[in-house]
Amino acid sequence: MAANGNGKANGEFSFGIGNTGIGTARNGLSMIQTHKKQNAICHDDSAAPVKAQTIDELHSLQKKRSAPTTPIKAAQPGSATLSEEERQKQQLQSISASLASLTRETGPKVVKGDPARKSETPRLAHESHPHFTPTIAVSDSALKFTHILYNLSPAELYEQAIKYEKGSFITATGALATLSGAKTGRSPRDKRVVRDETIEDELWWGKGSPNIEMDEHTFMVNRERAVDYLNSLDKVFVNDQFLNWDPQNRIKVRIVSARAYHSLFMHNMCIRPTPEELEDFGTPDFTIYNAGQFPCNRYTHYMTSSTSIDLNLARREMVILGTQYAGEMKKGLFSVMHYLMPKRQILSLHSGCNMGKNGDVALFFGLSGTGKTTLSTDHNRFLIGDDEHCWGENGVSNIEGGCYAKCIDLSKEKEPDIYNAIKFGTVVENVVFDEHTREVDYTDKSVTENTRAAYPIEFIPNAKLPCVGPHPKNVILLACDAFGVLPPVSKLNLAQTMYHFISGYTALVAGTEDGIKEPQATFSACFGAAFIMLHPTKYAAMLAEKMQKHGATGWLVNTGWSGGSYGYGSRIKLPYTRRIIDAIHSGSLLNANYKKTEIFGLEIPTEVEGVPSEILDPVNTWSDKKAYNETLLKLAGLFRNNFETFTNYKIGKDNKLMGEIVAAGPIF
Ligand SMILES: Nc1ncnc2c1ncn2[C@@H]1O[C@H](COP(=O)(O)OP(=O)(O)OP(=O)(O)O)[C@@H](O)[C@H]1O
Ligand SMILES: O=C([O-])CC(=O)C(=O)O
Ligand SMILES: [Ca+2]
Ligand SMILES: [Mn+2]
Repeated sequence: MAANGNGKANGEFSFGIGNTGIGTARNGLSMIQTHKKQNAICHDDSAAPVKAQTIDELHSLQKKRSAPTTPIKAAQPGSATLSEEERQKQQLQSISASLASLTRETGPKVVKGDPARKSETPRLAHESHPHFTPTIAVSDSALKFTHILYNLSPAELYEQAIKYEKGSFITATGALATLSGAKTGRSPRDKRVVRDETIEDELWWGKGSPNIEMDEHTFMVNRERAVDYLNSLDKVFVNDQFLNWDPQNRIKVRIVSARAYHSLFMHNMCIRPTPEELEDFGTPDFTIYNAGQFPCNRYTHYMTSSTSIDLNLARREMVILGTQYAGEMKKGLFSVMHYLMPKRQILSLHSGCNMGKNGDVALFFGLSGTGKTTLSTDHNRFLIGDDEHCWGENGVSNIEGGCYAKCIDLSKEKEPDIYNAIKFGTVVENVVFDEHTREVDYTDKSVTENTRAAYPIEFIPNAKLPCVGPHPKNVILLACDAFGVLPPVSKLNLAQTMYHFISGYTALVAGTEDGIKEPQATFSACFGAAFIMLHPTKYAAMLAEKMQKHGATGWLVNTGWSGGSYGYGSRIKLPYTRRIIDAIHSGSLLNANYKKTEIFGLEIPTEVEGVPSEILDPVNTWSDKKAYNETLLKLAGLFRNNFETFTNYKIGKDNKLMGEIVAAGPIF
């Protein structure tokens, strides 16, 4: 291949060095001689001459031929290995099938590469895709090509974003700053799940459930809308990646999206295949069609807004319309895992996870903003993952390949590892930065309070790769209690752990879920009701069984208010919470002295190293004891009301455990 027109491969071409002053042009004509005097003023030619004769040639020197999809294994003649051409063809056929309309016969005509690169403009449909029978196009859309930008690298995605997506900028530390558009959090009320005979009895429906039904036909209407939208574009991004670091339970996912931002986000958040793994990728197990810029049609049945996030488990597909918030893809796939994994006796968890030097693993459960990412990212421990895990026969595995940290009020001093992870390759969403220096102001909430950074897990220096670990020793339930009445830490017995796991209490403080701006008490079963697919007691039963079998200890940690409710007291200082977590990890807290609280019956330690003892019992921090008691009773009442719906369910074989769990709640 004569990339630079001199018959040699890139990078090898050079002019002769011993310059005689007489050059020979490539076409053989002698060049005009420009005799240079020794002491001429012009020093322009003091540097080595550029190894190109034209601007185009110069530019062609800049990039070496290689793509993330370049085969590593050379095809052996006569062997079973596919030729590069054959493999690329299969890959395009697979993507073409993903994007196909299910009602029309023509199109899409997918072709690899950036439409801006002229050399890759396709000639004729049947030429580049022999599997398409040339037909007379019946619609204009059938005449056009859709270019596929397949598993681009972060650098390529930066360029795409900056060139074509308004609101994309490079920050002072090299991160890609983007805006997620009108939605700056998830839209749980716009999630729909196809209800068909096969899954009808398996899934959790009705009160408290995140699964709002839709029918197959409506799903297909939205799917067609998304696919048509994507095919109407000049180019779409396709990511083929994995979920779950447990090799035996790895899921292949394909994400088709219209924005470089979405592609880079998923590049960071899912597990990145090696070039060899990509070669053998084949057909994905699950596909997302993200047409987030385009709304759903409100005349469509089941649609109550312009946003719709539709899950079809039978088809193994998800469609996103009307929201560009990238977290929908991440959490949509998490929902899928909450369906697929329990079928294999693997528990899926909305938790962070880290491991000490001695192999002691801790899980950090908690709703959004309670500290999973902040506390699992611990300089003294190995990070397995910050948000989504599986607990199976052999231990724990991270589902994802990246972390998604809150950025509001982020500081280098308090959260150095997260702060330093915001560099080239990281996507920062909805942050505000200085127009000139591009320094991010992490305190600025002008766009949203739910500012976020998505980075590959290896950006954390002590990430545990591969992201798997042994069975957990500690199960830490995080709650950000805006009422300020839960103790900073309590030790839980198994029934209490289950009670608080099923309750899933916190007080949301930021707008991760679109619409919530003020703090309010929230109960979300399994600390992730928005993502679970089966009834909460199914997950709870698995957790109880695993904790019992592996002797894990449960803890309740309040990362929220102390000294009064929101507005009066203040949030517990992060360094104190970190000391508490340290004491859990080290085992020292297990052997501390405890006393039992009233109403909630929680065991609270009298001392924790590095933490003022008086804050350990919240009653001490309230100046108004009457207000404390009233608030405590109010919260207990909320817990009791919330738990009513669960009391009629069995956990495990008989009603015994559920009886114990109910008794482990507040008594008043
Ligand atoms: N005492 C504390 N403990 C933990 N986090 C605290 C504390 N005080 C303040 N914070 C802040 O609370 C936020 C916790 O957010 P974090 O990203 O860890 O949430 P998360 O549980 O991972 O939620 P999500 O599931 O939405 O990602 C961080 O911004 C952190 O700086
Ligand atoms: O999904 C999101 O947008 C952020 C997150 O981790 C959560 O809400 O649990
Ligand atoms: Ca997080
Ligand atoms: Mn989360």
